Amino acid sequence: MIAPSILSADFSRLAEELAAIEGSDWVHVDVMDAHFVPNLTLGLPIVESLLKVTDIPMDCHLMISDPDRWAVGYAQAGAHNVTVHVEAATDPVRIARDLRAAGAKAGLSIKPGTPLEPYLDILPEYDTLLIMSVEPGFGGQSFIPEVLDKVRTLRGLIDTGHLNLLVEIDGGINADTIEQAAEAGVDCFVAGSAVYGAADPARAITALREQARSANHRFIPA
Ligand SMILES: O=C(CO)[C@@H](O)[C@H](O)COP(=O)(O)O
Repeated sequence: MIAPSILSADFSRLAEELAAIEGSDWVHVDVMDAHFVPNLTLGLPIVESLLKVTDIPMDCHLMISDPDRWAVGYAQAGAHNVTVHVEAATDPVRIARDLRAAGAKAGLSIKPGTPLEPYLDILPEYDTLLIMSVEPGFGGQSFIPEVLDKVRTLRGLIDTGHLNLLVEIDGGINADTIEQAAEAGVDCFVAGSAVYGAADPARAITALREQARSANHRFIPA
């Protein structure tokens, strides 16, 4: 699955930018608060407007402080998957249950330097685990390959039936990096500049999807 990140889109024409990725598996919406991360993007009112102009399942990545307060609103608005950061959440189990009760998939994200092991016990509460492969905050950064160890750990737990969730990766995913991420066991690839920086975003999505598919036969189609 490919999830283009609208962080790399033209914010003055977001409806058209969504139309340009029609056929994408998900659209990744980066919500940043200039507090949890040093950048400011958009919030719930804009997400509500975007949900009216696209049928692409929306993957809202909340890079915000106090997700315990704000996350469920994105689920109630109709987001398909709502992801909170484990570093910001006070009660991640409660958040996951609230998200699922509101009809969304529950996503948890971890920054590159955050270990996975302390959170393995709560992962059954979640549908997706978003491994950050750059420091959250900005598009166009270089991929951090060391995070693939976390992907391999997760893939091992999933393949042996100990966990059941979708492994997503975000940051620096492009034609040069997607195959190593796919080989490690990623299911869903967030790509910002590799899609919106391309002359033809739809073709870029197709090309990335094919690369991931050929690198990993377990790759899950939409
Ligand atoms: O969440 C983030 C950054 O914090 C990402 O979604 C980036 O926006 C991905 O952009 P590229 O690294 O693919 O350009």
